[in-house]
Amino acid sequence: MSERLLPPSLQQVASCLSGYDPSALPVAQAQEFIARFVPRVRTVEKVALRAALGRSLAADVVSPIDVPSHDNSAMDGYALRGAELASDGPTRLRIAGSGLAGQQFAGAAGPGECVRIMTGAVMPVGLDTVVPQEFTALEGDQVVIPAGAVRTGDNRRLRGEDLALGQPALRRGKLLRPADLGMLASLGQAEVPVWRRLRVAFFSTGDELRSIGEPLDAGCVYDSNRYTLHGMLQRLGVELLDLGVVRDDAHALEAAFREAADSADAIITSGGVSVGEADYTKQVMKQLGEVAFWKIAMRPGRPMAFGRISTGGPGSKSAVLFGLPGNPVAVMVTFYAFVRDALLAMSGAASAPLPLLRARAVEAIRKKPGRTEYQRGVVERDGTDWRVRITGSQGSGILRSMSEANGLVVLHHEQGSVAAGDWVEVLPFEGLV
Ligand SMILES: Nc1nc2c(c(=O)[nH]1)N[C@H]1C(S)=C(S)[C@@H](COP(=O)(O)OP(=O)(O)OC[C@H]3O[C@@H](n4cnc5c(N)ncnc54)[C@H](O)[C@@H]3O)O[C@H]1N2
Ligand code: MOO
Repeated sequence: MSERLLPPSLQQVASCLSGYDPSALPVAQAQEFIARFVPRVRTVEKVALRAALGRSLAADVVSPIDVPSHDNSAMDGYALRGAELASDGPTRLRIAGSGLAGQQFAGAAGPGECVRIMTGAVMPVGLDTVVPQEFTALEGDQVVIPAGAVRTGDNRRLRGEDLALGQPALRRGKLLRPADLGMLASLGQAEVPVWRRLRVAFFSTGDELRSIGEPLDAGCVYDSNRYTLHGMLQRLGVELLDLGVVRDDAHALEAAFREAADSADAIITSGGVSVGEADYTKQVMKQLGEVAFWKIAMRPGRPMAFGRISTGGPGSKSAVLFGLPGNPVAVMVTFYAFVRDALLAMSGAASAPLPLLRARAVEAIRKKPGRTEYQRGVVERDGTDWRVRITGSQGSGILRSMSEANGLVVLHHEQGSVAAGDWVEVLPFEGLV
């Protein structure tokens, strides 16, 4: 893609990080490395408001109007002058007319008068307060308001109190959510400038993998990583290119990597990044680009490849590469620890770290300081607090532990073992997985 930025080289980025050790890289350092290395998309698209959901805003949106555009009532009731409210007894006001939502009372309310008003209707000139109708009694053409029912300025919404003309409504990089679509609609914006969608190619590697529909030969497993990756990527709102299962064969791998680099901004693979013998993946990755093989101080997800590969030849195109470990839980954990934020940054989204929940560990958890551990857990309400229990066996091939969980217990780099009842941090899956 001609628009792709020429990013810094792996060596340039590595030289900026102190104590960089690819054989025992702390999670935070790998995250920092990736954040510095990945390029951002630069093409802006104008899309219809509804199509902007989940996209990153490419320019600040400044409010072209006051919202609301006039002072209006927040209640169905009677608009009055606060200065006329008696403090020592009921106030009696004559009803001079009425105003409905979207309309303005055409007349004028004189001294001792009020106007029947509906929620959203424009405040009549000179009136500054609304008393809800349920606080009042009607006596002929008079409204009786008990002392203390309202104070001056109550139940009136001011012009521009949501957004004032010229005020920045949304900042560039905002990942647009339903509330943002509503806000843009309240400004009358039919179209929104967003960054183009990131294109992400992904495939699984390994001779032992079978696709759904194929017989499960002896010693084989069904390819599950492509399905979890598909789900996680789809939730990020990127454009997907599923390249299937690629055999442990140098030519097949090279063809898959070239195809991916030709059409995508980022490539995600699973498997073939450890020290196994049939690992042509590492060899082909090295051959096609600038790739670092990391051992990250984390569990699961220790081996990982990261870098950039190119199609080569004239007009060579390149893509960022995440070579995730093959174990199914390790794929998900490395995706959330590294890939998610990197793809969002590449998509033009402003950085927004995920919030962690504090919960009490139901049972003791063994943990070695010097690596980050992600355990699968179920967070439940515990009075006014939260508690978390681990979902059984934590092997990185046990996908069930992920499926049963509703969050990841994050045991930080320096942290040691946890006793039952200790506070731990949990990354909830809701909205994430
Ligand atoms: N001597 C060492 N052995 C291993 C190390 C190590 O440091 N030294 N690291 C272990 C860790 S940790 C992991 S994680 C794995 C990662 O290895 P690879 O990335 O090379 O992955 P594979 O060997 O291809 O597969 C590992 C495992 O996962 C299964 N798998 C792979 N792809 C899929 C898929 N798409 N769907 C379902 N299951 C998949 C595969 O069958 C293997 O069982 O290496 C350890 N070994
Ligand atoms: O990366 Mo591995 O996850 O610990 O099996």
